[in-house]
Amino acid sequence: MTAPDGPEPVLEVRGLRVGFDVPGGRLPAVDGVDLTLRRGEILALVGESGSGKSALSMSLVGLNRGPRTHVSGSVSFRGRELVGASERELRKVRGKDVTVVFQDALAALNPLHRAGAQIAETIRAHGDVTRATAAGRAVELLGEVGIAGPARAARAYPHQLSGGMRQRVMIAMGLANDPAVLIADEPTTALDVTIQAQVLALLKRVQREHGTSVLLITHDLGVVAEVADRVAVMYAGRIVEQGTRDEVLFHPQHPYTMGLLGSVPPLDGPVPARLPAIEGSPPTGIERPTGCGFRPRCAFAHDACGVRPVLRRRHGATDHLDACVLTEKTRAGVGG
Ligand SMILES: Nc1ncnc2c1ncn2[C@@H]1O[C@H](COP(=O)(O)OP(=O)(O)OP(=O)(O)O)[C@@H](O)[C@H]1O
Repeated sequence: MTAPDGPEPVLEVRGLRVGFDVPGGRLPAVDGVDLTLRRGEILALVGESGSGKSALSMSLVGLNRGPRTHVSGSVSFRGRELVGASERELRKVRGKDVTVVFQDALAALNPLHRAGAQIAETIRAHGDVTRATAAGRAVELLGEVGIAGPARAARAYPHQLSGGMRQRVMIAMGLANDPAVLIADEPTTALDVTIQAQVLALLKRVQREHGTSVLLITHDLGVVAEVADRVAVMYAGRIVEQGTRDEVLFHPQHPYTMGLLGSVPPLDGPVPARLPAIEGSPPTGIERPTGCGFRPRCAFAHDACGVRPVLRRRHGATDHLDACVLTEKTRAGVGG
């Protein structure tokens, strides 16, 4: 468990906003996010599709820059500001200190280069090593991420590898320079259940053995339950709840988190034909509700929800924050 005064922060996000220019205005994909990733923890960022998880994670290392993308606020990696940093500075950080593993390994890997060569290139881009040393290290890394026959996998082209193998190649590449932070964006979504479990176990081992901090982006609460130390729940561009895995999963405070948990298939027993879903859908356009973004879908909506809520600590909880203006007592009165 991680207390607020636990391991030091490696990545501190403050007031982060990401807006995309779209026909008719600016879409607030990330709308003022504060988030702290501490050394050696796995922090899961969860939320429905479109809640802004990818926009947030990409903007951490300047991967979504462009004339129609507006990023403001602060992202500090061990005291170094990354928002507004030059492309040259960011390149030094990416692939070395803060690396990103994407969901779609096939799209992220270069189809024309062998897997081992791609890993070796990442090593050589950030360190003064010979080609032969980098190639040898690439094979070692493939072995470390659990590929049997790593030398053969190193010689393969991405399309010759299975989905699970490609995802491991991506993770090996992400680990090549022993990063402080690994950002994994839905790393197991495309994989079948057995391979998914193996990749999650791998992330856990990396965290334990290398002290790597992992920001794990997922919409899958089963994945969260499996590996996360802490959880941040995102809705319509904002963090609505954050805390240790057990606090968030077993004592959710925000009605959105409660709804998400209600939508999860039971761990034992038959899965119902239709899972209960949260009524309605998240806002996707440029217009956002005033005050709490979840208000239009919330069973407890109240006049008080018209003001923008801030994340605050629950009474008595050390590391559990939520952005619902209502207390448990009020909610019991309104919707209960
Ligand atoms: N380049 C872009 N231009 C315009 N709008 C975008 C762009 N990228 C993302 N968006 C919009 O920003 C919002 C947040 O998208 P984002 O991909 O970050 O959500 P997500 O939570 O990662 O969803 P998913 O789980 O489906 O990947 C969405 O409404 C999306 O349509």
